[in-house]
Amino acid sequence: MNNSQISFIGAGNMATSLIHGLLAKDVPANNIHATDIDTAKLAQLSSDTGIQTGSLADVAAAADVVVLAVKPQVMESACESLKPLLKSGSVVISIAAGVTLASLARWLGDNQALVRCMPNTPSLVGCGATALVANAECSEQQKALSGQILEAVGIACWLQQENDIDTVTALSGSGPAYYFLMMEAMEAAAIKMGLDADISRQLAIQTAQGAGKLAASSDVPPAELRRRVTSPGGTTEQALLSFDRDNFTEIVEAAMKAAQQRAAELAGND
Ligand SMILES: NC(=O)C1=CN([C@@H]2O[C@H](COP(=O)(O)OP(=O)(O)OC[C@H]3O[C@@H](n4cnc5c(N)ncnc54)[C@H](O)[C@@H]3O)[C@@H](O)[C@H]2O)C=CC1
Ligand SMILES: O=C(O)[C@@H]1CCC=N1
Repeated sequence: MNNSQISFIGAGNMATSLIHGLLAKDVPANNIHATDIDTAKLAQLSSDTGIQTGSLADVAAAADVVVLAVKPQVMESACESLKPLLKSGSVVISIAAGVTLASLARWLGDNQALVRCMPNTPSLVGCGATALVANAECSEQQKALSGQILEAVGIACWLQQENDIDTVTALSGSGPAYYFLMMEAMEAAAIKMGLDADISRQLAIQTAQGAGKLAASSDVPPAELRRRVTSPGGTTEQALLSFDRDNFTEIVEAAMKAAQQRAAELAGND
């Protein structure tokens, strides 16, 4: 991976998370390129990171791997501009929600090696969660390289079926926002109950981090870790009974189905 040139088309939130994550894993800044129609954003990224920035033609010409990191709604026009500039033998990785391999092949050419993936913003701190799927044009070497790039910033799982990526989008792609919402709600409730605002935020965030680390490092499932917090007749039990009365599980399922449905709608808009 460290000998490959990686170019990002679109330098927004998700691309920036991936770029910082790659730099933290010692991918040389000289091997990372980015372009964006927002030149101020691009200049800021260049000064923050030292990566190479330039026009679409500059970054496409350099690339062994092109990461398409624009919004789904502008993907078609970005691909049309990119197509004549792609270096032979390059692989294109799309991170866009709801943009299918079939649409990408229609816009970039049937012979183009393509990977579709769904990363998430914790890639910024090396804790990303990504699922990937490749088309038949993608060689084993190109698949391995794509996997290495995403593994550098977290975990990466290959999917058997492309359709599953909409579920992944609802789970881990959008998922960080659900945990942030939980932190916000816990912080707000503690403040309402009279706790100092700074202390409320610190404790809410540290608790989320602690629960995540414990779940990731434990050989028992989250349900068992939950049981270990819940003393019979104690405080947690009352909180969990309250969640249950308010249909917490169903609320989460409905929210994830709404995200999955939106991913499918975006695919329909291709
Ligand atoms: N934000 C997230 O948590 C995640 C986002 N994604 C996907 O990543 C993609 C980007 O999302 P964000 O980074 O959140 O959006 P963003 O809006 O922060 O970034 C998109 C960037 O693309 C630029 N852009 C627009 N048209 C362009 C063009 N023709 N050429 C070059 N640059 C262009 C915009 O100026 C902007 O900086 C989306 O397709 C989204 O589905 C995937 C996983 C997680
Ligand atoms: O909200 C979105 O559409 C993107 C895809 C997953 C996370 N952010």
